[in-house]
Amino acid sequence: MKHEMVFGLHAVEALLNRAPERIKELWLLKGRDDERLKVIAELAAQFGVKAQISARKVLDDKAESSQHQGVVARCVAEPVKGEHELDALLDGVETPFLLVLDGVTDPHNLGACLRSADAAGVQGVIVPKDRSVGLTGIVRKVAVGAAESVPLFQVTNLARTLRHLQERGVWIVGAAGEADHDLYQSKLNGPLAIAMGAEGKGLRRLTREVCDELISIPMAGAVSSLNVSVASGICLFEAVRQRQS
Ligand SMILES: C[S@@+](CC[C@H](N)C(=O)[O-])C[C@H]1O[C@@H](n2cnc3c(N)ncnc32)[C@H](O)[C@@H]1O
Repeated sequence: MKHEMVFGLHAVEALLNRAPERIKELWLLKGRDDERLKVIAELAAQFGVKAQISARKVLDDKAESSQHQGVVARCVAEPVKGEHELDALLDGVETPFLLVLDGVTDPHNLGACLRSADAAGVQGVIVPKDRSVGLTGIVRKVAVGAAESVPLFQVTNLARTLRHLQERGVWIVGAAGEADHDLYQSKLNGPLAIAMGAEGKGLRRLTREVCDELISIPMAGAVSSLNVSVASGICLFEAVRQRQS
């Protein structure tokens, strides 16, 4: 059975609340008098998860990072979700609202995108299996629990998945700085997938070609592009605004 490390206060708390049975070992930092750690210790006790109170070095080693905020859990890895699980999700939602990340490789960016996706009410995030970061400990930490609440679908062929979404009535909007059409002119209130490009290269040619529409976020200053997680947040919340009105 594959295991993975989850660390950070929000990420471990979310895991305890959603799937405590996945946690096999839990380490809490010795000597840290912190309300949030107490909440985690209480939740762990409630679910019968035994916490080990350990020195910082132990937690640093377990997490392979010092960014654990005093809590690290070793848990059973969830099976990777792919095309089948995405179809099952689509069967169960009335108006799909999805985020597509075409090759985001920085774990901080994926974590921040998941966080925004959760806040916007996105039902799933789709990434290509290759050339993308997966759900690492840092991703989960940065996502502050959203990696536990928003399903991530890792697909073999992104363009094919997008075409499949179109067949199921989903409108694909690609975000690209050079598009002439701007975000605020776009109609985002139906079944929707917003596709964002990778940090360096943006949307790949094939992905761009499949999109029903390309939109840009108007830029007033000297820089030519936004960070992908910032751009995702802007696009998602414009869609939220339109979907509510
Ligand atoms: C850091 S940018 C990539 C910049 C890259 N050089 C390019 O040509 O797209 C990462 C992604 O964020 C989104 N993005 C960033 N700024 C944007 C803007 N002004 N309008 C639309 N999308 C933007 C796009 O999806 C882009 O692919």
